[in-house]
Amino acid sequence: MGFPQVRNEISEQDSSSGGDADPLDDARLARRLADSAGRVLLQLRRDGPDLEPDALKATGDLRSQQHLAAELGRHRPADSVLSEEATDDATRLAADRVWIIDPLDGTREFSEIPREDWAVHVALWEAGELVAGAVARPAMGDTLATDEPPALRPRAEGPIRLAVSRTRPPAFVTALAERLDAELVPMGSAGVKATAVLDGTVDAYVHAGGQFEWDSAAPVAVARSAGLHTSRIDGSPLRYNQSDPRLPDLLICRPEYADHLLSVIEELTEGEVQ
Ligand SMILES: Nc1ncnc2c1ncn2[C@@H]1O[C@H](COP(=O)(O)O)[C@@H](OP(=O)(O)O)[C@H]1O
Ligand SMILES: [Mg+2]
Repeated sequence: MGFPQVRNEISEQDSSSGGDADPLDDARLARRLADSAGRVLLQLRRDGPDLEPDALKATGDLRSQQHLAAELGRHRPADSVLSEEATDDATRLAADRVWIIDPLDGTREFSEIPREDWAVHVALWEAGELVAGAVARPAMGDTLATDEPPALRPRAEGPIRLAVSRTRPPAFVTALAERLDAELVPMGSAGVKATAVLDGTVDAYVHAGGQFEWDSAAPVAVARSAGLHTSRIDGSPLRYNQSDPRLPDLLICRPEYADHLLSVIEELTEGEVQ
């Protein structure tokens, strides 16, 4: 598309052991990958503000995917990858370690300069569990990752606040808000909504109606590391590296709200949400 290529490789000082082992542990690598992909995306926004939104979305998805795939290939060549922007490789189902990545979450918001509610997700699943994760919020200038679990900040005063998709809010969340006397806070990106719970600006992120493993893996890893509740909206566990990567709903919330939210959601969704 005629943009200068940005050099954002993770430096050799960070990555090269000069020997066998890579000195970056998985969580630090996740942070650095999300950070560096975020820089690629910020540079693209600086270089291409005149691009049509669809071209900005497509180029952002592509550039970030290329960057993450190259860096994972360099640092963790033996690991599998499940990405929103790559063909699914079924060999991941027999792998012990699978990186689950969303190179650009909140793609729509990324294309709406100067919106800040978009993210890069990098998570590692190992032997049945999410073991590391990073959510970069490049336009906000930070990255939250499991190498240094973020503190759960005190909640803002006032009514319960629920983060919800600004473009695809699930119908039952409006009923949930009425029932709880809660305020809905629409924003883009699953990663931004999940980390808004950590920031204390909302109390919960509730979603239903469709999503994929890459939308929630890194946000859930980071949220768990800070002590948040994470589950499907029926309270069952979120499972990753499944043959079908659809993972259509989730609840991420401050732990003290989990039981109440789950019981009200159950009442409201009886027989409706699968
Ligand atoms: N009903 C649905 N079906 C499939 N994906 C959905 C969805 N609702 C939200 N998502 C995905 O979840 C992410 C956050 O969405 P939202 O900002 O609306 O909350 C987006 O990821 P991408 O931007 O990576 O595509 C979006 O595509
Ligand atoms: Mg996504």
